[in-house]
This record gives sequence, C-alpha cells and structure tokens, in this order.
Amino acid sequence: MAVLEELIVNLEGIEAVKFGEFTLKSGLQSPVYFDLRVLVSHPRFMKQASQLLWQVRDSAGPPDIICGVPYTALPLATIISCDENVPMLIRRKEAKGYGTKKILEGHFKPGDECLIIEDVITSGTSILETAELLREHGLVVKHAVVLLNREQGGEENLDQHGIKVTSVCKVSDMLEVLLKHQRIDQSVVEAVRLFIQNNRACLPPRVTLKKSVVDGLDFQTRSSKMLHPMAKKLVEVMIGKKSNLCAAVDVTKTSELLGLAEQLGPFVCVIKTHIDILEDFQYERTIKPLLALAQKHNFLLFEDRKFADIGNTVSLQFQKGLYAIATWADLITVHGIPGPSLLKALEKSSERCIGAVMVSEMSCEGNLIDSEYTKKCISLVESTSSTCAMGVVSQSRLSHQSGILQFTPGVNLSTSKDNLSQRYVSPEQAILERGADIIIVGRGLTQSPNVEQTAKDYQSKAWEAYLTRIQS
Ligand SMILES: O=c1ccn([C@@H]2O[C@H](COP(=O)(O)O)[C@@H](O)[C@H]2O)c(=O)[nH]1
Repeated sequence: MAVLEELIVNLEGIEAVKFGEFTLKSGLQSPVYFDLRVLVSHPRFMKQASQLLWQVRDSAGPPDIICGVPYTALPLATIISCDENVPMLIRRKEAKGYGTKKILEGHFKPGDECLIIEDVITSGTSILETAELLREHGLVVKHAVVLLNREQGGEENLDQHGIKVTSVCKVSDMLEVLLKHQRIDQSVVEAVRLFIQNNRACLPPRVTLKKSVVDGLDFQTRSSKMLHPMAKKLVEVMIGKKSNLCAAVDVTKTSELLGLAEQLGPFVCVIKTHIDILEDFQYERTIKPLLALAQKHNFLLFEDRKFADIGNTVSLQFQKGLYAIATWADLITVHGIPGPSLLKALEKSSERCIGAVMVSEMSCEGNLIDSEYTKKCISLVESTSSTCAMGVVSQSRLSHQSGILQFTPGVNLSTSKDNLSQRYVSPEQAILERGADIIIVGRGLTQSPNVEQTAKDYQSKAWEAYLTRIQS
C-alpha cells in the first residue's frame, strides 16, 4: 500500500477522521469530523505525515524557515525541522506578558522565506493569521503545506492573499481510499461530498481598518479641517470629478506619459509620476505639455520622488537638476527617516505650497517598516499639516485627523501580486477595509488593453466604495 493510502486508512483507524453525525462549533450538522490532534499519540503516523508534508512543498526549493500553525501543526513542524535540518519558528497565540513579550520565538532575518505548516485547511483563516503575523515581522510568506484540504475554499481564499497552498490529501481523495478499503460505504461518500459542496467557507472580512471618525465624514466636511491648501485643492477636484482615483503612470517615454495622461485625464483626480524613469525627459517637451493636460482635464501632478536625505540635499533635489520638481509638482512623496528637517527644507524651498505626502507604510511584501516607525511618521505629518504635510501613503487608516488624506497604492482588480513582491487589493478593500481616501493604481490602468474603459471602471468602483463608507 502506498504511504499516503496507508496513512489515510490509519487516520480513520485512530479516529482522526470520523463519520456519523456531529454538531460543529458553528452549529452546523456535519457527517464527518476531523481531529488530527490525536496524531500525537501515534509517533509512526506523525512521522509519515511530516514526511509527506515536506514532500509536497512547492518545487521552488527549500524555505529558509518553517512555522507550524498552533497547536496541532507544531509537532509536525518540529519533526520536519529536525529531519530536514531547516530552522523553525514558534508562533505564540498570545504575546508573553513578561520577559521579552515575544509573539514569535526563534531567530530569523527580515526577507527570510517562511513555509507555513498546517494540519487541516477549511477557510484558511488560521493560516492567514499566521502569515500576517510573519509578514508583519518582515518574513516572506508565499507557500503553505497542509495535511488535509477540506476543499471548502481555503486554497482559493489564500491565493487571494498571495499564499499558494499545497495539500498532501484532499477530502475527496480520502473518501476514495476509505471506500476502496471498505471503511465507509457509498452513502457516506455522497453525504460528505454534499456537505462539503454546500458549505464552502469564506474568510471573514479583513478588519485592518480601526473604526475612525474619519470614516463617516464626507470630503466636503473634511475639507474644512484641512490646513494645507493643496489638500483643499485636491478635495475640490475630487468632489468636482467624483474621482478618488490616482493613476501611477510608470512609463519610460514622454510620448507614453502624455498619451496616457490624455486618456486617463477625465477619470482621475491625480496623475502620479516617477519622472526620473523617463529616458527622453526634456523640461520643455515633457513638463510643459503635461501641465497643459493637467489643466485641460483638471487633475493634480504628484511626483513620487520619496525624498529621504538631509534638508540641504533635499532642497537641491527638489528645486534643481533636470527635473526642477518644485516648479511643476503639486504633491511630492517623502520618507520619514530624516525627521522634521526634511519637511522644513521642502517648506522653505518653494512658494507654490506643494503638499508633502509621507510614506508611512509600504505595499510590498517584506518591507522593513515597523509599527513604531509608522507611528512616528504619523505624528510628524499631523504636527506639520498646516505648513507642509498633507497626507500619508499607507495600507491602513493611521491618522484619525480628518484633515489628513490617505493615499493607498497596491490596488489592482485582476491580480493579487506581481513577481517582485508588490501586493494588491481591490478598490473596495482599499477604501472600505483599509481606509484609503485616494487609491493609487498603476499597471492595472497603464497595461490595460482599453485604458479609458478600465479607468472608468476603477473610478466608479472607488467612488462608490467611498460613498458606501460615509453612509455606513
Ligand atoms: O508602498 C508603496 C508606495 C508607492 N508605491 C507606488 O505606487 C505605484 C504602484 O504601481 P502598480 O503598478 O499599481 O503596482 C508605483 O508607482 C509605486 O512606486 C507602491 O506601489 N507602494
């Protein structure tokens, strides 16, 4: 008998899988019950299960580290760790209230790729919780291996969050093996199949958005609290055009930039540039026509320069050089690392009252920003909102001051990630769950075969989500 087949038969034998009538935690009546916790009493099967889990891991190669979802998968992960000589992390369910107060035990480096080990997957919630914690600590999570997939939607749910699930065994495989070995009859197989089919599990909605007074306020009302003139101007454009869509036009030719600005212009409130990626930049041929399009279609220009140096250097980078950003941009991104001196330098370097937007969280997986840094960025933005800062780039609602605008990148309707660790959510998730005021969409727009129609679609989805948020 093949190892998997033998294991399945033995799992039934030790009552890790039972058939009958069971009332689940949710109140549902189920014809099947899985309890893989009993595996710990059967070392031979534990070993078999661990070996099979390791064998099915993605062909991408060994991970840097593994982490079992507490508690049932912890011993399985431990066996794999020792047998395969791969380091392991322990995730606590609650942080210790004393000593190091750690929630993750073990040594790791940010950027290490961590494979999650789990016994059973239903909706994927437990794997997702573990993955989010690991990601918050800078680990990269792309794969999870599970012993038993209940085929109730967990695999698909996790795919939406950039996690590929590989399972040793699916419920349907298990049923076939047990039928073959006459451990169950056809009527049980049918009953379990029907139950699984009718009870696909959804992930609970993400609740990253801390309920904030800001959520219930419309842009008109918030405008009266905005201290920065550029914030007020942007909100006026947004209300006028019913658009909270910012297009990130990351292209390398001036003609492409201008062509896309012409197509996108009617649907967006802002066009964001990385002006230094243009191969043929010429102030006269690039900036002048871009400014004309901004005027024609009534959008603002946002240079995503992400300044991060000492005041004097930033002041030069802002005003001088080929790009002379201070002469044309309405908004500019900055990092918080240098502290208040950077904002002061910007404020003194232009009379145009350009709005600074601080990158306080990033969308890419494995970034090194932690919650302490984020908090410091927010207090800097809030304390300078009358003079320089008008908003933040973030993945969640961080400021509860209604005058601060939140820009959220990492939005795409057709994919959940790119191949360089960018992560995406939908416009609705960005606005309703993460608190975005303005969504930033790049390739979702610029690589569309029908730019205008796609822009219209993002614009209406984002505006509808904003209307839903202020009404709820
Ligand atoms: O955390 C961040 C900060 C900035 N960006 C910028 O947004 C766009 C996103 O482009 P997509 O094609 O939609 O991925 C891009 O210009 C980034 O520099 C971000 O993605 N994440």
